[in-house]
Amino acid sequence: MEIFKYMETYDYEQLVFCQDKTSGLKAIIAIHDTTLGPALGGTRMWTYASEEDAIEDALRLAKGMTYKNAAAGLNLGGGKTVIIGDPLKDKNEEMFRAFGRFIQGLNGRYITAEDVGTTVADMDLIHEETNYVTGISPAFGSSGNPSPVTAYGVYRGMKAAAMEAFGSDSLEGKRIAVQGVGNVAYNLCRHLHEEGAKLIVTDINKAAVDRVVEEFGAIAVNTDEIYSQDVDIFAPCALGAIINDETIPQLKAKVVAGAANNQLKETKHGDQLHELGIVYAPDYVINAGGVINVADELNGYNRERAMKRVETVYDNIAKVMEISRTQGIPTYVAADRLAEERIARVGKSRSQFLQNGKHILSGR
Ligand SMILES: NC(=O)c1ccc[n+]([C@@H]2O[C@H](COP(=O)([O-])OP(=O)(O)OC[C@H]3O[C@@H](n4cnc5c(N)ncnc54)[C@H](O)[C@@H]3O)[C@@H](O)[C@H]2O)c1
Ligand SMILES: CC(C)C[C@H](N)C(=O)O
Repeated sequence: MEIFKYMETYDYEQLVFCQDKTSGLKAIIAIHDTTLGPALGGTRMWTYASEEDAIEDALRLAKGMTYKNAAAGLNLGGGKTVIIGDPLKDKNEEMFRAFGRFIQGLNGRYITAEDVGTTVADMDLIHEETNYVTGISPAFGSSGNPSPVTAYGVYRGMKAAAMEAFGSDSLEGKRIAVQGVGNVAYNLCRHLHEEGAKLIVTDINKAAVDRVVEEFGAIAVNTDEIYSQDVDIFAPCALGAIINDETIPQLKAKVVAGAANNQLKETKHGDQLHELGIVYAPDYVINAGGVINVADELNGYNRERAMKRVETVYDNIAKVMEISRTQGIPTYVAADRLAEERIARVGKSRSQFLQNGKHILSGR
């Protein structure tokens, strides 16, 4: 991988490699764009097949955060961290504290939070060393685990997508296939069950499947059977790149709307969904609830204010659908335009608001 060439092509600002021998920390912080403000994005801990895979994941996820934060109307740029390691075996206190010191060294250019493989307890350890971390324990006046809020945003966004596809945003009686029933999707299933949707679920973790079967009457299927279910909505809530050449021909759903980041393997797959008349709720617009919630901490967390803002996920999905419909473009293109236009518009005047060369949030 030619790193500088890649960074130049997609306009990345900074890539930071962090190593600490004592704790075994190997982390990569990717900062994509800070036009709108400091880069906010979670920390993923994962066992990558190669260092190149880890770098690529950090870069792709960081760019996603730039677009997510911009489209959500936040005054924040995009960044992400990956820690190379097994979240079940390789974590220790020193690791997250060492990582916290690396974040502190960036002096507010990057603020972290949870992502796949990291928890509130990990964020609390990072907080021992730096203030540039969100999603820490409510005991610190913070917002805690973002997953239930992400789930609520996905639920609201799914309703907006249903409105586009079915002419009504009611999910009562709708058949919904959910791929991965972890932290976000468990809570999503709860909202869907409460509204009277029929759930078909899969996960590689049997205990996670059993929980939603028992609590919400979901029907369990094998992992490779989830795409071809006879459903109204397919909700990807596990991995990225699952809308691809193999899965698209299997889909019977009229809507794709779920929490997973980077759902489209390539942009051509977004074009194909559009051509097939499948309504795709762009991932970074529909799953913005968590970042909207943790971002509120930067102003002193207020749950009511944060949840009010999470409600806008419905409006943002509806806006994307309208742009797609009126301009005849795929929804992922419409979402990118929304985000890019805001970055260009706000970016032009933003220098007026800098205080002593620093964004106001970096003084937190
Ligand atoms: N947690 C958040 O607030 C948040 C916010 C925005 C986006 N997301 C994205 O949403 C997705 C889910 O996040 P999460 O926090 O619920 O993660 P999680 O790890 O709690 O849940 C993911 C689930 O997917 C399952 N899974 C993994 N591979 C699978 C496969 N091949 N088939 C079926 N199931 C599989 C896992 O066993 C797990 O239960 C991720 O892509 C994440 O990046 C999460
Ligand atoms: C800031 C976090 C809540 C980020 C979250 N993991 C996301 O992908 O949006």
